[in-house]
Amino acid sequence: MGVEVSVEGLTKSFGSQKIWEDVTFTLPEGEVSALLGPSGTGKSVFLKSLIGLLRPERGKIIIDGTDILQCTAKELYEVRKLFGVLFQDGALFGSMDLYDNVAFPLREHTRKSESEIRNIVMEKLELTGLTGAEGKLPGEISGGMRKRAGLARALVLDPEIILVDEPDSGLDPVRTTYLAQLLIDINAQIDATILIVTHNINLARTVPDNLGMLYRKNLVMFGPREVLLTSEEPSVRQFLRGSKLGPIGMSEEKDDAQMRAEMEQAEAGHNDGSPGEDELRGVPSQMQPTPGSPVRQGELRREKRVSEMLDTLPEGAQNAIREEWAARGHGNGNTATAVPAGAVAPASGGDSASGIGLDDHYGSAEN
Ligand SMILES: Nc1ncnc2c1ncn2[C@@H]1O[C@H](COP(=O)(O)OP(=O)(O)OP(=O)(O)O)[C@@H](O)[C@H]1O
Repeated sequence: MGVEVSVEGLTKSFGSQKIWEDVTFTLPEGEVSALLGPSGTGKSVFLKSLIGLLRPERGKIIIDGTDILQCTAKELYEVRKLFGVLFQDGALFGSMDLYDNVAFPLREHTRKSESEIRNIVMEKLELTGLTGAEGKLPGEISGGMRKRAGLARALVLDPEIILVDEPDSGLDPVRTTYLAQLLIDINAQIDATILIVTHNINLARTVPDNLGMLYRKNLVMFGPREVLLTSEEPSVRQFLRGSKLGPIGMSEEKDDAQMRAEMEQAEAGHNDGSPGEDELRGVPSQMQPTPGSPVRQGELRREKRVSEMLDTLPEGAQNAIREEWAARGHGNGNTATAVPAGAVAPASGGDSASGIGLDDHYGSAEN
């Protein structure tokens, strides 16, 4: 089962440039969380801090009971083994074929025989739709395949925490949905704690259990996804709509004069191309595991956890949560009445039916 990751009062600067300060939140064990935020707000710096590649100057990062900012190098090495990380470009070794790339962590960190390694590598390549592509070099395949190969490699050591940096970068919307589905299915299968950093609003609205947003060097909010998705906080609304209108400017923050000028342009009829104020409002149904997958244990734990805090949430979030539970036949926190997650999932391969699959052509690993 995935482990809880708890961050307390975390502050990171590079020289005099403060990236974020006093960041506090908990990634609940085995749940899927996503972190949003305008470019440059330090989302990647945050992921790198979680795995100990960067060192915040203040605060705690407690992973499975160990504060990685205080522990010994040996303890940090052990904690790092809990992680599987999918970097934006897959971070594959260019001179190794996909098989050797995926086998690499097993050869480096375990004493498994080559035949054991082969079984694991082929299983993960199959899981990520890459069977048949094991002999290809990263330079010979598409960005989508590189991402899936990076995911296959992130999974070989059975991680308890999976960090995913911008899963949609370089992918078309259909492949982004397939990759998101893969993450949800993996969560159902291995119950890992997952944190996704993304700009993709559709993914953020439909995939995670919990959502947070970094802005102005702070964590604006973090909690059950319904809280952020029903928030009236101007920076959150602006970000969700992808609108020019609001406090977020080209380089993070804009001044009052620019905000006023843009409001006047909008009132005079200028269209910035973003959806209307009422579009992208509300909470869409959450992506479910592919039918036939195990029930997501993280979802069941979340239902219990959220039901215990429900009264403390803003009213809009409470209503959205109750509506979703009612629509799915879940009891108020009564996990015994939960329907199998797969039972409410969209039909398997629904997108494939219209022609685009995980692979460009059915049966081919190319895309
Ligand atoms: N090693 C480093 N040394 C100095 N500054 C850095 C370092 N790494 C990142 N930064 C700075 O930290 C800030 C946040 O960068 P980061 O890549 O984390 O942003 P981000 O939110 O992930 O952005 P994007 O969404 O565009 O990927 C940037 O100003 C960047 O220049």
